[in-house]
Amino acid sequence: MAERSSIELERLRDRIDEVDKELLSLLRRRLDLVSEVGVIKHEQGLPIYAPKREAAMLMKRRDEATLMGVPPQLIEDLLRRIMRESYASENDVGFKCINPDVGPVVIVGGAGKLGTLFSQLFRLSGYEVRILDKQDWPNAEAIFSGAGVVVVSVPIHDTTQVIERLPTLPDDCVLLDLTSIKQAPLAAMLARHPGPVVGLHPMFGPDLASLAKQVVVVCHGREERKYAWLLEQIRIWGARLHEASAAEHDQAMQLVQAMRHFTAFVYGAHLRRERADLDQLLQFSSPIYRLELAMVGRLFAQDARLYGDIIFSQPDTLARARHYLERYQESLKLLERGDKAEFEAQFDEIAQWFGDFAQQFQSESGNMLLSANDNRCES
Ligand SMILES: O=C(O)C(=O)C[C@]1(C(=O)O)C=C[C@@H](O)C=C1
Repeated sequence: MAERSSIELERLRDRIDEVDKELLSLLRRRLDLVSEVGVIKHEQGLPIYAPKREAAMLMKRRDEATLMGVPPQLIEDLLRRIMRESYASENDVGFKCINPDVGPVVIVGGAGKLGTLFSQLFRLSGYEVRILDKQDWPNAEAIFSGAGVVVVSVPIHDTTQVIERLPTLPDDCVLLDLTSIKQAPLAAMLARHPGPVVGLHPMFGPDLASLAKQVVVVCHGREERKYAWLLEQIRIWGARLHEASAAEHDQAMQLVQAMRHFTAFVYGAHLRRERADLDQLLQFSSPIYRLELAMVGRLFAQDARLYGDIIFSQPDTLARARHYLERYQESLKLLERGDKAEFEAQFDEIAQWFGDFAQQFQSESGNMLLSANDNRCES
Protein backbone atom coordinates (compact mmCIF):
# COMPACT_ATOMS: atom_id res chain seq x y z
CA MET A 1 0.00 0.00 0.00
CA ALA A 2 2.79 2.37 1.08
CA GLU A 3 4.69 1.50 -2.10
CA ARG A 4 1.60 2.10 -4.28
CA SER A 5 1.07 5.55 -2.76
CA SER A 6 4.67 6.54 -3.21
CA ILE A 7 4.57 5.51 -6.89
CA GLU A 8 1.33 7.45 -7.26
CA LEU A 9 2.91 10.46 -5.55
CA GLU A 10 5.87 10.38 -7.93
CA ARG A 11 3.54 10.24 -10.93
CA LEU A 12 1.53 13.18 -9.69
CA ARG A 13 4.71 15.15 -9.05
CA ASP A 14 5.86 14.42 -12.59
CA ARG A 15 2.59 15.82 -13.88
CA ILE A 16 2.98 18.90 -11.68
CA ASP A 17 6.46 19.36 -13.16
CA GLU A 18 4.90 19.27 -16.63
CA VAL A 19 2.34 21.93 -15.67
CA ASP A 20 5.08 24.11 -14.17
CA LYS A 21 7.07 23.79 -17.38
CA GLU A 22 4.02 24.91 -19.33
CA LEU A 23 3.79 27.89 -16.99
CA LEU A 24 7.40 28.67 -17.84
CA SER A 25 6.73 28.65 -21.58
CA LEU A 26 3.68 30.83 -21.03
CA LEU A 27 5.80 33.27 -19.05
CA ARG A 28 8.38 33.34 -21.83
CA ARG A 29 5.63 34.12 -24.34
CA ARG A 30 4.25 36.86 -22.13
CA LEU A 31 7.69 38.43 -21.63
CA ASP A 32 8.20 38.48 -25.41
CA LEU A 33 4.86 40.23 -25.94
CA VAL A 34 5.71 42.73 -23.22
CA SER A 35 9.02 43.50 -24.99
CA GLU A 36 7.01 44.36 -28.11
CA VAL A 37 4.75 46.61 -26.02
CA GLY A 38 7.93 48.26 -24.70
CA VAL A 39 9.07 49.11 -28.24
CA ILE A 40 5.72 50.74 -29.07
CA LYS A 41 5.71 52.66 -25.78
CA HIS A 42 9.22 53.84 -26.50
CA GLU A 43 8.20 55.10 -29.95
CA GLN A 44 5.04 56.79 -28.73
CA GLY A 45 6.35 58.14 -25.43
CA LEU A 46 3.80 56.24 -23.35
CA PRO A 47 4.42 55.66 -19.62
CA ILE A 48 5.68 52.24 -18.56
CA TYR A 49 2.99 52.00 -15.91
CA ALA A 50 -0.59 51.86 -17.23
CA PRO A 51 -2.78 51.78 -14.09
CA LYS A 52 -6.15 51.72 -15.91
CA ARG A 53 -5.09 48.81 -18.11
CA GLU A 54 -3.78 46.96 -15.06
CA ALA A 55 -6.97 47.50 -13.05
CA ALA A 56 -9.22 46.40 -15.94
CA MET A 57 -7.06 43.37 -16.69
CA LEU A 58 -6.87 42.27 -13.06
CA MET A 59 -10.63 42.59 -12.66
CA LYS A 60 -11.28 40.42 -15.73
CA ARG A 61 -8.75 37.79 -14.67
CA ARG A 62 -10.24 37.67 -11.17
CA ASP A 63 -13.73 37.09 -12.60
CA GLU A 64 -12.44 34.41 -14.96
CA ALA A 65 -10.52 32.77 -12.11
CA THR A 66 -13.65 32.61 -9.97
CA LEU A 67 -15.55 30.91 -12.80
CA MET A 68 -12.73 28.38 -13.16
CA GLY A 69 -12.55 27.62 -9.43
CA VAL A 70 -9.16 29.32 -9.05
CA PRO A 71 -8.82 31.69 -6.07
CA PRO A 72 -9.00 35.21 -7.60
CA GLN A 73 -6.30 36.52 -5.26
CA LEU A 74 -3.93 33.88 -6.61
CA ILE A 75 -4.12 35.15 -10.19
CA GLU A 76 -3.94 38.75 -8.98
CA ASP A 77 -0.79 38.04 -6.91
CA LEU A 78 0.83 36.21 -9.82
CA LEU A 79 0.03 38.91 -12.35
CA ARG A 80 1.24 41.71 -10.11
CA ARG A 81 4.54 39.91 -9.62
CA ILE A 82 4.78 39.22 -13.35
CA MET A 83 4.10 42.88 -14.15
CA ARG A 84 7.03 43.87 -11.95
CA GLU A 85 9.17 42.05 -14.54
CA SER A 86 7.34 43.89 -17.32
CA TYR A 87 8.41 47.24 -15.87
CA ALA A 88 12.05 46.14 -15.78
CA SER A 89 11.93 44.72 -19.30
CA GLU A 90 10.23 47.83 -20.73
CA ASN A 91 12.92 49.92 -19.03
CA ASP A 92 15.62 48.13 -21.00
CA VAL A 93 14.10 49.18 -24.31
CA GLY A 94 14.65 52.81 -23.37
CA PHE A 95 12.26 55.76 -23.36
CA LYS A 96 11.06 58.39 -25.75
CA CYS A 97 13.09 61.58 -25.48
CA ILE A 98 10.57 64.33 -24.70
CA ASN A 99 12.97 67.24 -25.27
CA PRO A 100 15.65 66.18 -27.79
CA ASP A 101 16.82 69.78 -28.27
CA VAL A 102 17.73 70.42 -24.65
CA GLY A 103 21.43 70.73 -23.88
CA PRO A 104 23.41 68.16 -21.89
CA VAL A 105 22.14 66.95 -18.53
CA VAL A 106 24.80 67.52 -15.88
CA ILE A 107 24.47 65.35 -12.78
CA VAL A 108 26.39 66.74 -9.84
CA GLY A 109 27.13 63.74 -7.64
CA GLY A 110 26.41 61.53 -10.62
CA ALA A 111 28.74 58.81 -9.37
CA GLY A 112 26.57 58.29 -6.25
CA LYS A 113 23.84 55.65 -6.25
CA LEU A 114 20.87 57.92 -6.90
CA GLY A 115 22.88 60.01 -9.37
CA THR A 116 23.77 56.81 -11.24
CA LEU A 117 20.12 55.74 -11.41
CA PHE A 118 19.07 59.11 -12.83
CA SER A 119 21.95 59.27 -15.28
CA GLN A 120 20.91 55.82 -16.58
CA LEU A 121 17.31 56.98 -17.00
CA PHE A 122 18.37 60.15 -18.85
CA ARG A 123 20.72 58.14 -21.08
CA LEU A 124 18.05 55.51 -21.77
CA SER A 125 15.91 58.44 -22.95
CA GLY A 126 18.54 59.69 -25.38
CA TYR A 127 19.96 62.68 -23.47
CA GLU A 128 23.65 63.50 -23.32
CA VAL A 129 24.65 63.04 -19.69
CA ARG A 130 27.71 64.55 -18.06
CA ILE A 131 28.77 63.56 -14.58
CA LEU A 132 30.42 65.91 -12.14
CA ASP A 133 31.79 64.26 -9.04
CA LYS A 134 33.95 65.62 -6.22
CA GLN A 135 37.23 65.41 -8.13
CA ASP A 136 35.78 67.06 -11.27
CA TRP A 137 35.31 70.62 -9.95
CA PRO A 138 38.50 71.89 -11.61
CA ASN A 139 36.80 71.09 -14.97
CA ALA A 140 33.45 72.47 -13.89
CA GLU A 141 33.33 75.21 -16.52
CA ALA A 142 33.67 72.74 -19.39
CA ILE A 143 31.25 70.29 -17.85
CA PHE A 144 28.51 72.90 -17.27
CA SER A 145 28.95 74.69 -20.58
CA GLY A 146 25.70 74.68 -22.57
CA ALA A 147 23.92 72.61 -19.87
CA GLY A 148 20.19 72.15 -20.43
CA VAL A 149 19.56 70.56 -17.03
CA VAL A 150 21.62 70.47 -13.85
CA VAL A 151 20.67 67.81 -11.32
CA VAL A 152 22.14 68.16 -7.83
CA SER A 153 22.32 64.69 -6.28
CA VAL A 154 24.69 64.95 -3.33
CA PRO A 155 24.32 64.13 0.40
CA ILE A 156 21.90 66.43 2.24
CA HIS A 157 24.62 68.10 4.32
CA ASP A 158 26.51 69.10 1.15
CA THR A 159 23.54 70.20 -0.95
CA THR A 160 23.34 73.91 -0.13
CA GLN A 161 27.10 74.35 -0.34
CA VAL A 162 27.26 72.57 -3.70
CA ILE A 163 24.41 74.70 -5.08
CA GLU A 164 26.23 77.88 -3.99
CA ARG A 165 29.35 76.62 -5.73
CA LEU A 166 27.65 76.20 -9.12
CA PRO A 167 28.95 78.47 -11.88
CA THR A 168 26.57 80.79 -13.75
CA LEU A 169 24.29 78.52 -15.75
CA PRO A 170 22.68 79.22 -19.15
CA ASP A 171 19.49 81.32 -18.65
CA ASP A 172 17.08 78.53 -19.66
CA CYS A 173 18.93 75.73 -17.91
CA VAL A 174 16.66 73.81 -15.51
CA LEU A 175 18.21 73.50 -12.05
CA LEU A 176 16.87 70.77 -9.78
CA ASP A 177 17.90 68.76 -6.75
CA LEU A 178 17.00 65.28 -5.53
CA THR A 179 17.50 65.81 -1.81
CA SER A 180 15.09 64.40 0.79
CA ILE A 181 14.57 67.78 2.39
CA LYS A 182 13.22 70.55 0.21
CA GLN A 183 13.03 74.02 1.80
CA ALA A 184 16.73 74.83 2.17
CA PRO A 185 17.89 73.38 -1.20
CA LEU A 186 15.02 75.06 -3.06
CA ALA A 187 15.82 78.45 -1.49
CA ALA A 188 19.52 77.99 -2.32
CA MET A 189 18.72 77.09 -5.96
CA LEU A 190 16.37 80.07 -6.38
CA ALA A 191 19.09 82.35 -5.02
CA ARG A 192 21.82 80.85 -7.21
CA HIS A 193 20.02 80.61 -10.57
CA PRO A 194 17.55 83.15 -12.00
CA GLY A 195 16.12 80.63 -14.50
CA PRO A 196 13.81 77.59 -14.09
CA VAL A 197 14.17 75.80 -10.74
CA VAL A 198 12.39 72.78 -9.27
CA GLY A 199 12.93 70.62 -6.19
CA LEU A 200 12.32 66.87 -6.54
CA HIS A 201 12.30 64.15 -3.93
CA PRO A 202 12.30 60.63 -5.33
CA MET A 203 10.58 58.62 -2.58
CA PHE A 204 12.62 55.49 -3.18
CA GLY A 205 16.08 54.08 -2.75
CA PRO A 206 18.49 53.84 -5.65
CA ASP A 207 18.39 50.02 -5.98
CA LEU A 208 15.39 49.92 -8.27
CA ALA A 209 15.02 48.20 -11.62
CA SER A 210 12.25 50.59 -12.63
CA LEU A 211 10.48 53.75 -11.49
CA ALA A 212 7.07 52.21 -12.22
CA LYS A 213 4.57 53.12 -9.45
CA GLN A 214 7.22 54.99 -7.44
CA VAL A 215 6.43 58.46 -6.13
CA VAL A 216 8.43 61.58 -6.90
CA VAL A 217 7.49 64.67 -4.89
CA VAL A 218 7.64 67.89 -6.92
CA CYS A 219 8.16 71.26 -5.20
CA HIS A 220 7.80 73.98 -7.80
CA GLY A 221 10.39 76.74 -7.78
CA ARG A 222 10.25 79.03 -10.79
CA GLU A 223 9.17 78.98 -14.48
CA GLU A 224 7.25 75.73 -14.34
CA ARG A 225 6.42 75.78 -18.07
CA LYS A 226 10.13 75.52 -18.88
CA TYR A 227 10.51 72.24 -17.01
CA ALA A 228 7.05 70.75 -17.70
CA TRP A 229 8.75 68.50 -20.31
CA LEU A 230 11.02 67.10 -17.60
CA LEU A 231 8.07 66.16 -15.39
CA GLU A 232 6.50 64.46 -18.42
CA GLN A 233 9.76 62.57 -18.94
CA ILE A 234 9.67 61.35 -15.34
CA ARG A 235 6.06 60.20 -15.85
CA ILE A 236 7.18 58.22 -18.87
CA TRP A 237 9.76 56.52 -16.65
CA GLY A 238 6.71 55.25 -14.75
CA ALA A 239 6.73 57.44 -11.63
CA ARG A 240 3.73 59.16 -10.08
CA LEU A 241 4.29 62.83 -9.37
CA HIS A 242 2.99 64.32 -6.16
CA GLU A 243 3.04 68.12 -5.97
CA ALA A 244 3.55 69.84 -2.62
CA SER A 245 5.05 73.02 -1.26
CA ALA A 246 8.54 72.62 0.17
CA ALA A 247 7.25 73.41 3.67
CA GLU A 248 4.42 70.84 3.37
CA HIS A 249 6.91 68.28 2.12
CA ASP A 250 9.40 68.83 4.91
CA GLN A 251 6.69 68.63 7.55
CA ALA A 252 5.32 65.36 6.18
CA MET A 253 8.84 63.96 5.92
CA GLN A 254 9.39 64.48 9.62
CA LEU A 255 6.73 61.88 10.32
CA VAL A 256 7.29 59.68 7.29
CA GLN A 257 11.07 59.64 7.34
CA ALA A 258 12.87 61.33 10.21
CA MET A 259 10.66 59.97 13.01
CA ARG A 260 10.36 56.54 11.48
CA HIS A 261 14.08 56.15 11.03
CA PHE A 262 14.76 57.56 14.48
CA THR A 263 12.29 55.12 16.04
CA ALA A 264 13.93 52.26 14.15
CA PHE A 265 17.32 53.46 15.38
CA VAL A 266 16.10 53.45 18.99
CA TYR A 267 14.60 49.99 18.58
CA GLY A 268 17.90 48.72 17.14
CA ALA A 269 19.79 50.31 20.04
CA HIS A 270 17.38 48.61 22.46
CA LEU A 271 17.82 45.19 20.88
CA ARG A 272 21.57 45.62 21.11
CA ARG A 273 21.46 46.76 24.76
CA GLU A 274 19.19 43.86 25.67
CA ARG A 275 21.70 41.60 23.91
CA ALA A 276 18.84 40.13 21.89
CA ASP A 277 19.80 36.90 20.17
CA LEU A 278 18.60 37.74 16.65
CA ASP A 279 19.04 34.22 15.43
CA GLN A 280 16.86 32.90 18.21
CA LEU A 281 14.29 35.66 17.74
CA LEU A 282 13.99 34.70 14.11
CA GLN A 283 13.38 31.07 15.07
CA PHE A 284 10.48 32.17 17.27
CA SER A 285 9.20 34.88 15.03
CA SER A 286 5.88 34.95 13.31
CA PRO A 287 5.85 36.60 9.87
CA ILE A 288 4.79 39.94 11.35
CA TYR A 289 7.65 40.01 13.83
CA ARG A 290 10.06 38.93 11.15
CA LEU A 291 8.86 41.76 8.95
CA GLU A 292 9.24 44.21 11.81
CA LEU A 293 12.78 42.98 12.52
CA ALA A 294 13.52 43.25 8.81
CA MET A 295 12.27 46.85 8.66
CA VAL A 296 14.45 47.80 11.61
CA GLY A 297 17.44 45.65 10.65
CA ARG A 298 17.57 46.93 7.05
CA LEU A 299 18.31 50.42 8.40
CA PHE A 300 21.63 49.15 9.74
CA ALA A 301 22.58 47.62 6.39
CA GLN A 302 22.68 51.14 4.98
CA ASP A 303 24.71 54.28 5.28
CA ALA A 304 24.78 55.87 8.76
CA ARG A 305 25.57 59.26 7.22
CA LEU A 306 22.48 59.20 5.00
CA TYR A 307 20.17 58.46 7.91
CA GLY A 308 22.05 60.85 10.18
CA ASP A 309 21.43 63.54 7.56
CA ILE A 310 17.73 62.75 7.26
CA ILE A 311 17.22 62.80 11.03
CA PHE A 312 19.51 65.69 11.97
CA SER A 313 18.90 68.06 9.06
CA GLN A 314 15.33 68.82 10.09
CA PRO A 315 15.29 71.13 13.11
CA ASP A 316 11.75 70.09 14.14
CA THR A 317 12.69 66.44 14.52
CA LEU A 318 13.85 67.08 18.07
CA ALA A 319 10.44 68.48 19.11
CA ARG A 320 8.69 65.59 17.35
CA ALA A 321 10.89 63.04 19.09
CA ARG A 322 10.15 64.70 22.45
CA HIS A 323 6.41 64.48 21.77
CA TYR A 324 6.84 60.82 20.96
CA LEU A 325 8.71 60.29 24.21
CA GLU A 326 5.85 61.99 26.09
CA ARG A 327 3.36 59.58 24.51
CA TYR A 328 5.62 56.68 25.46
CA GLN A 329 5.87 57.90 29.04
CA GLU A 330 2.10 58.41 29.30
CA SER A 331 1.54 54.90 28.00
CA LEU A 332 4.19 53.56 30.36
CA LYS A 333 2.15 54.96 33.27
CA LEU A 334 -0.76 52.77 32.20
CA LEU A 335 1.54 49.80 32.48
CA GLU A 336 2.87 50.93 35.87
CA ARG A 337 -0.67 51.28 37.18
CA GLY A 338 -1.69 48.01 35.56
CA ASP A 339 -4.59 50.00 34.08
CA LYS A 340 -5.72 47.65 31.37
CA ALA A 341 -9.18 49.21 31.20
CA GLU A 342 -7.71 52.62 30.35
CA PHE A 343 -5.37 50.96 27.81
CA GLU A 344 -8.40 49.42 26.10
CA ALA A 345 -10.33 52.70 26.18
CA GLN A 346 -7.43 54.55 24.57
CA PHE A 347 -6.96 51.72 22.09
CA ASP A 348 -10.58 52.18 20.95
CA GLU A 349 -10.13 55.95 20.65
CA ILE A 350 -7.02 55.52 18.50
CA ALA A 351 -8.80 52.89 16.40
CA GLN A 352 -11.62 55.38 15.82
CA TRP A 353 -9.11 58.01 14.81
CA PHE A 354 -7.57 55.60 12.26
CA GLY A 355 -11.10 55.00 10.96
CA ASP A 356 -11.30 53.13 7.63
CA PHE A 357 -7.53 53.29 7.30
CA ALA A 358 -7.22 50.66 10.03
CA GLN A 359 -9.11 48.13 7.86
CA GLN A 360 -7.19 49.17 4.78
CA PHE A 361 -3.85 48.75 6.58
CA GLN A 362 -4.91 45.39 7.95
CA SER A 363 -5.71 44.03 4.52
CA GLU A 364 -2.61 45.55 2.89
CA SER A 365 -0.32 44.18 5.58
CA GLY A 366 -2.13 40.84 5.42
CA ASN A 367 -0.89 40.41 1.85
CA MET A 368 2.62 41.47 2.82
CA LEU A 369 2.67 38.98 5.68
CA LEU A 370 1.53 36.17 3.44
CA SER A 371 4.29 36.91 0.97
CA ALA A 372 6.82 37.24 3.82
CA ASN A 373 5.77 33.73 4.80
CA ASP A 374 6.03 32.49 1.18
CA ASN A 375 9.63 33.66 1.09
CA ARG A 376 10.51 31.72 4.22
CA CYS A 377 12.40 28.51 3.64
CA GLU A 378 14.03 25.85 5.79
CA SER A 379 17.71 26.46 6.17
O1 LIG B 1 -0.29 46.91 -21.41
C1 LIG B 1 0.70 47.61 -21.16
O2 LIG B 1 0.68 48.85 -21.32
C2 LIG B 1 1.95 46.99 -20.70
O3 LIG B 1 2.96 47.68 -20.60
C3 LIG B 1 1.94 45.57 -20.25
C4 LIG B 1 1.68 45.44 -18.77
C5 LIG B 1 1.62 43.91 -18.49
O4 LIG B 1 2.64 43.31 -18.13
O5 LIG B 1 0.53 43.36 -18.70
C6 LIG B 1 2.81 46.06 -18.01
C7 LIG B 1 2.75 47.32 -17.49
C8 LIG B 1 1.54 48.13 -17.50
O6 LIG B 1 1.35 48.85 -16.32
C9 LIG B 1 0.34 47.35 -17.87
C10 LIG B 1 0.41 46.08 -18.39
